[in-house]
Amino acid sequence: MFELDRLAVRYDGVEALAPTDLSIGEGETVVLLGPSGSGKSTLLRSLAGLTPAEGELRFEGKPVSEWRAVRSRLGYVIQDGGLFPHLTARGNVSLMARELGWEEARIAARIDELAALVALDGDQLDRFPGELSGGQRQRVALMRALMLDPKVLLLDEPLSALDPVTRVRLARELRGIFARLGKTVVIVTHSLGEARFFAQDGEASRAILMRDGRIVQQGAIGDLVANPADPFVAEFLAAEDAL
Ligand SMILES: Nc1ncnc2c1ncn2[C@@H]1O[C@H](COP(=O)(O)OP(=O)(O)OP(=O)(O)O)[C@@H](O)[C@H]1O
Repeated sequence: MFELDRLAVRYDGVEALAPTDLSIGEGETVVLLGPSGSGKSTLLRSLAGLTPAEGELRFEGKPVSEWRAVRSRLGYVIQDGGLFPHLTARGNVSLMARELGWEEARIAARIDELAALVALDGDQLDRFPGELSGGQRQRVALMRALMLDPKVLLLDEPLSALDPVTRVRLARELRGIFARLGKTVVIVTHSLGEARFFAQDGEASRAILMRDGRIVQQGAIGDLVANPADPFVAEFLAAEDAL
């Protein structure tokens, strides 16, 4: 589904993503792990075609320069939600569907379905992002990413601002959706527990551990824990497990 051929991102001399080869298959769940500043968000943004990068990036064989039609098939949740402040939650969620000419009844039905999924009510949906809590904004951002039922979901710490009960419930729902609908998912997380939950050892899931803009090790989470490639991987995974 995604093919990266020496894809690299550089900001003013800082190598945010070193030349990286990576292939992500349809229906796969990939969890990106690594310390702060290791390039996880940069890689995710690159997959969304939103970062000027060197090297090659293809989605279903198409180079990123020909992606106009691809964007609506990617659901992307950025770290702080990235909601438009001047639109209500409902306005944010429905923006793309309106642009694509969906009928109001279809939009309303889809919003009801997603609101039930993320446990937001009508009153909350009529508020502006600034009038919602961080966790509520995160759930609106998830609704927006799921609205068009995209084939691919790119999620940057989508559950980080949620209370534990909502987080577990939503994580279960999302994992069910990913599996049921065969979504391709790339998810950034700081939590090893979350990584384990989404990338349970199996053929269709993988964890990628990054450091200094490079992929240090990838594979099943169980393998990373059992056979760390170097002391950094062992230390990172142990530290993640300690809290
Ligand atoms: N727009 C930018 N301009 C300059 N440097 C940037 C920019 N975005 C990211 N960087 C740098 O690129 C590197 C990788 O950042 P990135 O956000 O990808 O890390 P991350 O692993 O997602 O971190 P975190 O877990 O803290 O979100 C960091 O050194 C960061 O400071």
